Order: sequence, then C-alpha cells, then structure tokens
Amino acid sequence: MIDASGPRVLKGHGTQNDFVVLPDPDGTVWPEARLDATLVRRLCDRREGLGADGVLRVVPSACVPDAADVLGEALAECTWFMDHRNADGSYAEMCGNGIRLYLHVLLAEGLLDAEQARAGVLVGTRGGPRRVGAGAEGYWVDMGPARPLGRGEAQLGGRSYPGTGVSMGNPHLVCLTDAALDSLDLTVAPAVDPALFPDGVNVELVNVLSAQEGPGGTTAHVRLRVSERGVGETRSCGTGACAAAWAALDAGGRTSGTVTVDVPGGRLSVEVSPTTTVLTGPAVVVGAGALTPEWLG
Ligand SMILES: N[C@@H](CCC[C@H](N)C(=O)O)C(=O)O
Repeated sequence: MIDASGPRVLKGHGTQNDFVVLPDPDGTVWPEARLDATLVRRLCDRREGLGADGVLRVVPSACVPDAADVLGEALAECTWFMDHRNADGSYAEMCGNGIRLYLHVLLAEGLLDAEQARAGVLVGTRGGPRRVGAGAEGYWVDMGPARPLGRGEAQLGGRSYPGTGVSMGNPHLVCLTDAALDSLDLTVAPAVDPALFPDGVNVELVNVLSAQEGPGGTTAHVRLRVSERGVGETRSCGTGACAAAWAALDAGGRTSGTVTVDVPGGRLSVEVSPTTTVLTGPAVVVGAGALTPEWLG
C-alpha cells in the first residue's frame, strides 16, 4: 500500500485556473516555515508535483501572523483567510478564481453552511477583506472598485500594446487590441516598464467583441488571454477579467455595466459600477487525497 499519511490536499480550478488547496484548519499543518517558496514550486510543478497555477492555504485568519495588518478591524469578521501563492512561490494580494474555489472548499468540507454561503461571508486576503458567496449562477466575489494605475504598454513579439494599469488589489495591465489573440506567443511574459509596476504585473490582451446600451444598462462582451505575474500564461484570471471588464467599459466612456468575459478556460461574468466589481463564475474540486511522506521527503 502507498503510504499516504501526509497532509490532506485537494486539487481544483475556476475556469481552468487551477490550484492545489491545502486545508490547515488550525494553522499548524502548513506554517510559513514549512510551506516555503521551494515547496510551493514543487507542488505546482506539472511533472514533479501535483501541478497548478498556484496554492491556496485554507487557514483561519487568527492563525496568520500578519492578517491584522491587511484586514484591520475586519479581522474579527474574517474567520477564514485565503493565503494565496503563485506557482513561483510568491505571494499575491488577491485571486478572483482562487477565492471562488476557496468558498467552494469551505462549503464542501463543512466549514461553512449553505445558508452562510448564500448570504455571503467575508474572507481575508492579503489585498484586504472580500465578500464571497454562492448564487444560482455560481460563486460570486465582491472585489471592490477597480483602481486605475495610469497608462502603460506591453512589448510582445516585437510589437507594442498600449494599455491601462488597473489595480484589483493586485496589479494588472489591460491592453485592448484588435490583434488575433490566438496568434500571440505568450510562452514568454510580455515586457513592461518596471518603474510603473515595481512589484510586477499581470498582463491581459483583450478583444472587445461588443458593447451596447440596453433596457437593463450597458452590456459588453470581451475575450482575453493573460500572462500572470509569478505563473506565466494561465487559462483564466478572475482579477484580470475584472480589470479587463472595467477597462473595456472605461474605453467607451462608461463607468457601469455587465461584461461577459471569455477566457481560454471558460466564461466569467463581471458587474462593474463606480463603487464595486462583482465577479461570478464556477469552481470545481477535481480530487482529494494526501501527500506521501516519500514525496515530501
Ligand atoms: N489567477 C488569479 C490571480 C493570481 C495572482 C496573480 N498571478 C498575481 O500575482 O497578482 C485570479 O484569478 O485573479
């Protein structure tokens, strides 16, 4: 028999942005000293490890030493903290696909009941508290308002793509373009001005397919590909979808609307207003098991 007596581990995704999920219900299983950048990279490695775009540690906020710094007074309301790591081991402030999967895991593991999930709960993140809930259309997360960061450009394949910097808690450069997205080579990350993005940036290349006024307000439809900070190209990025939705509306002089965002891994929906951005989409747990002492070494 395989010795699978190591820590419990889950694998899941949101529109194919995939994560290794590490339950740590009392903060003793994966202290930072154990879950160092090397182990995160090994877990995310698609050959040596389980393979993923990132790691989500499911831990009570009370067990995260610096949670009070990022959550302030909301700490008391944030029972749970989404401790997100990119595949290269770096920390990210926010993850829109990850936090929907996080809520799904809390529900599936019995750490939250269905009524609480329907009403929405505050989850702690390094970008601050975020309200997340379960609805008829999937899981939703209120990201707060998009914050413009100024103009920038991405260099890719010998071409320059002008874009708008947008913070969704984490930094994005959204480049609206008519270029055929399928023809872009994102095996190498687009180059950006490091002075504008000293902590790195996620770059979205976006086609605006339509934008129109209707009886219910503005609706738009965009398609994107993304190169994520700390990962490379991924099949989806939730915060990137929010940033792209905001930028697509802003380019038409609009501040509100409902935007359908097609990503390589599926479809997301984003409600934008001047005061908030709500992302809705699916989350799936693929499997659950345990790490082996053999692999953990
Ligand atoms: N895929 C995520 C974003 C993950 C963090 C990002 N790579 C960063 O470093 O900011 C999402 O769904 O938002």
